[in-house]
Amino acid sequence: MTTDLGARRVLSLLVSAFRLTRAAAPAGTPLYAVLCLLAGVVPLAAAWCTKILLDGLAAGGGWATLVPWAVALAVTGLVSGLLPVASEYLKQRLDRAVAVLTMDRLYQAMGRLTGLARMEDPRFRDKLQLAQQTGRSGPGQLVDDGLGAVQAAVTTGGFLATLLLLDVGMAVVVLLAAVPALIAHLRLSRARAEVLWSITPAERREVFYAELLSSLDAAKELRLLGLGDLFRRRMLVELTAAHAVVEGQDRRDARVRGLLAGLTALVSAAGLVWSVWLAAKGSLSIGDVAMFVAAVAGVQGASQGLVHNLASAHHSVLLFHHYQEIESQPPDLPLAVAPSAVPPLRRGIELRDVWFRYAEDQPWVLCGVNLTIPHGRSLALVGLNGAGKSTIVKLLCRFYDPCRGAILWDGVDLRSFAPEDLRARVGAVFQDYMRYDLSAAENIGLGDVSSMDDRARVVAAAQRAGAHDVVTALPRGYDTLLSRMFFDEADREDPETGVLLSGGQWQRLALARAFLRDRRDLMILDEPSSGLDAQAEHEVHNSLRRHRGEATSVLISHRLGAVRDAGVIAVLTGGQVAELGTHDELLSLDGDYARLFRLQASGYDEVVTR
Ligand SMILES: Nc1ncnc2c1ncn2[C@@H]1O[C@H](COP(=O)(O)OP(=O)(O)OP(=O)(O)O)[C@@H](O)[C@H]1O
Repeated sequence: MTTDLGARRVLSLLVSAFRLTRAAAPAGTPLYAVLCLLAGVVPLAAAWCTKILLDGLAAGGGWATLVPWAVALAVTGLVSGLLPVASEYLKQRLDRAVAVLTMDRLYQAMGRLTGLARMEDPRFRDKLQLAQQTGRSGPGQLVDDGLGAVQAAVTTGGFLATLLLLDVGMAVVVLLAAVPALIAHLRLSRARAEVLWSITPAERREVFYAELLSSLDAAKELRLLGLGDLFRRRMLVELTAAHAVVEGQDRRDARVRGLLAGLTALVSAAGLVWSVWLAAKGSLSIGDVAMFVAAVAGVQGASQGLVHNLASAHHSVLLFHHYQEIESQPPDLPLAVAPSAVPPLRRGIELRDVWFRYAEDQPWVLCGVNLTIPHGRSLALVGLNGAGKSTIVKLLCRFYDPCRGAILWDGVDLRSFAPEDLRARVGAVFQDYMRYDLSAAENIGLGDVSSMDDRARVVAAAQRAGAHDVVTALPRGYDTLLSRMFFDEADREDPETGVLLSGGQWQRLALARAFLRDRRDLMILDEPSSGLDAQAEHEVHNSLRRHRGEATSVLISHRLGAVRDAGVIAVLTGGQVAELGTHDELLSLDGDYARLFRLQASGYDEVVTR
């Protein structure tokens, strides 16, 4: 990550932020810009009114000539009082509109990621996190900073032009007081931005340890292994390391700012004495002196505002840059220009010489897999941990494309389909299935959103997965919230609001979710019964056997007893299909499958015969 984007990129980001804000609030954005410009002009108008009024008074001007200027001064006072209120209100509205649009665009962009590879890239995840954090307010903040800088520039430019009209020397004095301070502050803000970037890794690690210490998932291990002290110490090391770097920058800031404040006060005082001397000589009027005092204060205030806006814009630009990168990213899988419709599966799915690895610097997981999943039959994938079984499942869902070779759906390469069309024909239970903090019915209904409200289908799916009894025993049956999160204050005190399920009970719900989708052409079950008790596992596999008659399915299980009825069993070893056949064929082959099956069976035999 860098703090240097180049002037062109910064400019294009500023323009994009303005466009985005304009799109979010077509009327509010120009109105806000006008208010900002007005806020830049008002101090100038007030100073001019004061000068004319004082000069008029000094010259003994009459009531009729002075009153309009007094009224004008009063109006500038009123406007400068009301402007911040109106601007703030408008700004808040603008921010809300921008937040809705940016979040919508960000998550639409995320929706265009149809694969998994980019989601797994740590650099992408870093950017995504920053984009999520700043997407809501980033563009609005950038526009605000830009307009603030314009406002400050208008005030400064106006005062300088006025002084030039009155006395060139005074204009030079005011410039002398402001410019070095402006340059120094800009340098300081740049240095601060660099310091803040340099400590982000430490801050991330600190947040990681802090989250670990308060994580429910980690709580058991942390307590049992006594890791709390270790992680707390590590968190504090990161925190103090980041603080030490910031402290150094704070000291540099304080030194330079102190010096500049002294210098500015000195130049202003000298200028004031000089202008009073000129007024005493008669070269300047009282109004000119008042204008000078207002100009010094105005330019100093505006240049400080300018520094603040530029520093903040610098920071906002960097963050908006990440948002833009995520928002404008291309799809992560090559998409067919004219995707073919996915026909109902008739013959089967063929993996033809499929090679795959997760990244170029990682080892091959699949090295030329040839395998057919015939239509209407079940294929079981068997192999040791890390053999590549789940990887095949992910390729079948087209979360990745093979590096070499192809996967064919009735002879058509999966790459010629739109991923969402393909997935509409697939149902799956993944090894790392989701547990949604939603009701039991919704946890099942998500399997087929169009049937989510069809309670009869939801119940039937739950019955097939052995989840019906679990759900009906819950305080509110299918409408019980499966979470300890509360959604509103009324829920907080209600002990029946949320319920936590056991691992196996959650797995039954995940299965039910997949069963709701069983009208699909391919059903994938990756370790669907790993967390189930023996009784439930037996029932689930009976149910699977009964229902898979006409369905094409892929089943992964380490419990070989559960796969023995599969139409065909493939044993994966060394990234290839080492053995293929029915249970009986593989037993008579006497290879790895037979060895593993006997090993598992002997475990049970020993217990039974003991
Ligand atoms: N997202 C990933 N990025 C990089 N490597 C991965 C990723 N997922 C899996 N792998 C690697 O690919 C190999 C195969 O993993 P896979 O999950 O397919 O094995 P598996 O046969 O399903 O194992 P298990 O029986 O333990 O579930 C492993 O070496 C694993 O480390």
